[in-house]
Amino acid sequence: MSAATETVQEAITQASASGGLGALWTSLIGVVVIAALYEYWRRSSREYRMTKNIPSPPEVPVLGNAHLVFGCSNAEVVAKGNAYLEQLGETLRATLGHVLVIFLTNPNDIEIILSSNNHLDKSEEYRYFKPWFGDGLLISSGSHWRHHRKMIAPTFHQSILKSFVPTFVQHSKNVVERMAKEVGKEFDIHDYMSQTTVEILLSTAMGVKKVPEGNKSFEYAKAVVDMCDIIHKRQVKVLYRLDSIYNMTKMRQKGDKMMNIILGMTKRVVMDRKANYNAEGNAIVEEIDESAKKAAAKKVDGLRDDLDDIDENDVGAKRRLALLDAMVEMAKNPEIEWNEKDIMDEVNTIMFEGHDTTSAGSSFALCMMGMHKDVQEKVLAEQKAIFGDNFLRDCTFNDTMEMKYLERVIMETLRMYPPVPLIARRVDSDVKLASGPYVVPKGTTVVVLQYRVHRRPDIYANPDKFDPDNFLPERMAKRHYYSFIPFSAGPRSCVGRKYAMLKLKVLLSTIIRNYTIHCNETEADWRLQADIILKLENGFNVVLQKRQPVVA
Ligand code: HEM
Repeated sequence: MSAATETVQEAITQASASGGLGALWTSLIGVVVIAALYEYWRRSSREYRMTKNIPSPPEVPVLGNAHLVFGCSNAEVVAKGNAYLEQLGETLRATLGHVLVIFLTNPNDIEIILSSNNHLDKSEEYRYFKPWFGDGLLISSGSHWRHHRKMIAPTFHQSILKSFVPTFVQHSKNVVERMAKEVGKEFDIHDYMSQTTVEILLSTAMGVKKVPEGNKSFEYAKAVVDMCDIIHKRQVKVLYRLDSIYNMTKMRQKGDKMMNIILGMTKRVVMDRKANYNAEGNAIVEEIDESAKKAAAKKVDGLRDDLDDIDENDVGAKRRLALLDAMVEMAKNPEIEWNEKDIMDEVNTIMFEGHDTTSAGSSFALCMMGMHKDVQEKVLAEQKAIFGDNFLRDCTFNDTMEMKYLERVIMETLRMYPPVPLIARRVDSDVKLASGPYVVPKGTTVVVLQYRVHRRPDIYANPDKFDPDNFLPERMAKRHYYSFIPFSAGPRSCVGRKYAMLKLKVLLSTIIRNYTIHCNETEADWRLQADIILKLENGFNVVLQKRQPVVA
C-alpha cells in the first residue's frame, strides 16, 4: 500500500472516530464541485473556444497540460516541448490551468507578430522580472517604452561602438591571460565568459573606470543565473505563479539574497558614474559624412530599424554619449522626462541583457569551434590573412569588418543555439495566422520559438549540422527575413545587437589567436537548459592549448 493511500485511510479513520466523516465528505464534494465549475469556466472562455482547432498535447481537466511538466527538470521540459512540436506540427496550443499559450514556429506567423506596431507588449510571464527591471526597456510597454527606446537606441550608435573597441580588446586580453592557468585541463569556459562580459559592459556602456575588485563581477553573474532560474520556475510552475504561495517558499528567500547582490552592484555602478560624471570629456564627436548618409538611406525599407545608421537629419558634427552618461545627462535636463528610477531600471535591464546573452553566445561558439576543427582552421586562416606577421597585435574596428568567416561562425552558432530561445508577446487584437485556419484571440500569449524556427529543415537544408556557410550572402538572400531571429526583429528587436556582434568578434578573435580549442564532447552529450537564457546543464567544457607562434 502506498504512503499516500495510508494517509488518506488514516484521515478517514480519524474523521469517522471523531464523528467528522460527514464534514470530510462535504469538503470533498465541495472540492469536486469547485473543480468542475473551474473546468467549465476554463473551457468556455473565448480564448479556449477560438483556439480549439490548434493542435495541442493531451490535456487533463483543471490542469490542462501542466501535468506534462510536473517534476521535470529544465532539460526534460525542453526535450518534451520539442517532441510535441515534432509530432503535432509547426503551431501548437498549450494550457497551464486557464493560462493559454500559442507557440509559433512559422516565419510568416512570426512576421505578423514581430513586425507589427500593435503587438508590442510583453506577456504576463515577464511580470516576474518587475522587481529587477522595473520599467526598463525589456518589459515596459506603451508610451513609456517608446520614449525609452527613442532615448536609448542612439547610445548604441556605430560611432560609440567603434570607441569601445580598445576596451573590448583589453578585456579580451585579460581573459586570455586569466585562462592560462587552465591550459591542458578540461574546464567550463562559461565561467570566464560571464565574468568578462560583465566587466566589458561595466567599462563600456556604464563607463566604469575600474572594474570591481576580486570576483565581484563573477558573483554578480552567478546571482543573475540563479535569479533567472527562480523566475523561470515561477513562469512554468502553476503554484509558484501565485505570489501568496511563492512568498512562503525558501526560493523567495534565495531570490531576495540574489536581488541584494544584483542591485548592490548596479547601485554602486550608478553612484560611481555620477561621482565621476564628465559629459564633455566622455563625449564622442562624430563628423556626419554626406556620402555615408546617402548610402545608409538607400537601405531596403523592410530592413530599416532604429539601429541602422540613418541620420538623414543630422548635419555637421554630432556629439554622442555612451549609455549611462547619456542617461545621467538626460536626468539633469529639465526638458527631458527622465529620473533616477529610469536610470536604475535601464542599468539593471542592460546589465542583464547585455552580459548573459553574450556569455552564452561566446561559450557556444567556442565549443562549436572546439568540436568542428575544420571550421576552427578556417577561422584561423582568416585571422592570419588579417593580422599577418603581427598576429597578436590589438584588433581594430577595421579588422572586425574583415572577419567575414568569423561573423558567419557567430551567426551559425546563434542559429543553432540562440541565447534567447523564445520571446513571448500578448496580442493586442485578434490575429489571423498564416500557418493554418487559426485565429489567436486578443489578450492571448504567443510564444515565438527561435530555437525551433532556426532548425526547420524546409529553411535550413541540414538544420542540425553546424555549417557557417548557411550565412553566405547568396543563401541568406533566399531565406525569409523572419527565419533567423536570434535578436528578435521588428520595432522591438534587440537594441544591443550591433554591440553584441562587435564584442563577440573582438573576444573570439583574441581567444582564437592565442589558443587552440578542443571540445571532447559531441552535441548529443549536451543537455540544453532553457531558463530565460539558453545554456548547458552539464557546462561548456573545453580544453585549451597555447597556440604556437603563427607565421603568416
Ligand atoms: C548575443 C547576444 C544577444 C542576443 C542573442 C540578444 C537577444 C535579444 C532578444 C531576442 C531580445 C528580445 C527579447 C524579447 O522580446 O523578449 C532582446 C532585447 C533586448 N536586448 Fe538583446 N541580445 C543580445 C545582446 C544584447 C546586448 C549586448 C545588449 C545591451 C548592451 C542587449 C540589450 C537588449 C535590450 C535593452 C532589449 C530590450 C529591447 C526592447 O524591448 O526595446 N542585448 N535581445
